[in-house]
Amino acid sequence: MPSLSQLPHQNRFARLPEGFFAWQAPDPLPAPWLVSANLAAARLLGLDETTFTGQELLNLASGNQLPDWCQPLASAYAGHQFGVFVPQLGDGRALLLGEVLGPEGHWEVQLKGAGMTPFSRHADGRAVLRSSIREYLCSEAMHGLGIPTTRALALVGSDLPVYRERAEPAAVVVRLAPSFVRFGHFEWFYARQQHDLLRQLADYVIDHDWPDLRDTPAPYLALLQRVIQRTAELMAAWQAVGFCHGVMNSDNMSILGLTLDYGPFGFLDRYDAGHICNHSDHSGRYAFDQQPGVALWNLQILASVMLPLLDRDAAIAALEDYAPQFEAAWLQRMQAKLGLAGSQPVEQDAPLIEATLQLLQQQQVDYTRFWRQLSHVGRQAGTADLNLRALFQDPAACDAWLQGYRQRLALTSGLDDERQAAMCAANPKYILRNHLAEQAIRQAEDDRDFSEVNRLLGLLAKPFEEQPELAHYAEAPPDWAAQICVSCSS
Ligand SMILES: Nc1ncnc2c1ncn2[C@@H]1O[C@H](COP(=O)(O)OP(=O)(O)OP(=O)(O)O)[C@@H](O)[C@H]1O
Repeated sequence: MPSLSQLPHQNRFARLPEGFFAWQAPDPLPAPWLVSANLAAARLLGLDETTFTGQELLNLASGNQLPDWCQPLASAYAGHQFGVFVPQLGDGRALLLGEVLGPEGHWEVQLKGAGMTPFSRHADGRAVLRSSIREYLCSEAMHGLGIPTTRALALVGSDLPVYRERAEPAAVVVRLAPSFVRFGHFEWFYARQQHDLLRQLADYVIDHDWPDLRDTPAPYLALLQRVIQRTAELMAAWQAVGFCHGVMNSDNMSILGLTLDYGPFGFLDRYDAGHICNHSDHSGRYAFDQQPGVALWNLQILASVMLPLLDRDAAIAALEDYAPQFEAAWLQRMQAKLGLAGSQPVEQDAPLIEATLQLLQQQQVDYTRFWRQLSHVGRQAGTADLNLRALFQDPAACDAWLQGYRQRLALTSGLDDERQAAMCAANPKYILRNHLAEQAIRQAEDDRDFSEVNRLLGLLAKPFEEQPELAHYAEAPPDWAAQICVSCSS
């Protein structure tokens, strides 16, 4: 087994021409402490419990001593932020260290919070402990939920003060992804009219991540179509699980369709289609129910900046495929949540799905708990009904809905046990609710006690399993005010 300092690598992004990035060494965190090391992610790199330990990890994560395979750089990108084009963004606090060849694929390794870069503008290049804990936990929670995401390898902190509204401890998250290319990387070259570099970027994504597209008649169109498909699938996954990203600027849209940049995100507690998790989003541009539409808006930007490589009409036709792709993927996920997967054409269940969401909204029902409780309900009324009713303001509304649901179930074949098991695999018991993250942050900040971070990491890796000893983590927040995140600014 190789150690962290000897990992096989192939730093392909670093071989791209000048204009793609700036070389930049990390500004080391002084006297770093390890908050958490994630063995599940380390295995992706070919490490195990004997090689993923101790000082080497701390040295890499804090930027104090990088292995020889690292060639740290900050990449250049632009982006539309809240609908406004910003020509220069770039990695202002993230550094790409290199690309490791793991046993089952390549992984780019990034530090987030490693100090200033040429793209930092007027900011400090740092991340604070509280927002880093949120990113670390949520990326692994999303992976546990089966939702495409960047991964988190490790989290380190330091007493170095970082000034936000108050002085806070600094931190660095070590992130992994097959690629960190964003829509904004394409916008960067288009805005500078560097169409040859735009083409090189598209070639890079194809060769690096989707070489099968090379054999298609129009590889750049196929690339756009692939991004559209992956984005539609990602939005379906977010909407089905109740995840609100909060800052869907085009620079936060991953070309691979990964969830990227965990800032003011939030999972829905009670169901509210219009929920806004980002306090600076005054117009609700990134509200929960706006996400699929905003993703299309961002895809339109991407298609427009790829036009030097594309036939215009073909690009428009590709964009027209987004809505049906999203709709089909979302209905399929919702049908599975209802325990009706594959039992009739998915469109026929659309009215039931819509009616269910309307009821949840009207009754202010906890979204995650509703689906999990429903997973225990049988074809005949039973004790599981009582737990479901308890989630409603008006239990009679639950009874009426259950009656209709059971009529629909009667049209399906199969045993209750099998359906319930399939529903428990579609409806998580555990999500990273804001109040859980808050608790872990408080212990880490106040006492330098990271046990709660690590407990949540383990819990959220298996969100569909019962884990009875931790069942209280599935409870709704003590009061609905917990929906308001006090730790989500960066
Ligand atoms: N503290 C900071 N120092 C320097 N640059 C920053 C800082 N915070 C944000 N930026 C930069 O501002 C822009 C928008 O920030 P945004 O919050 O979307 O990204 P981020 O959280 O820093 O990182 P990422 O998108 O890589 O997860 C990016 O160019 C980012 O690098």
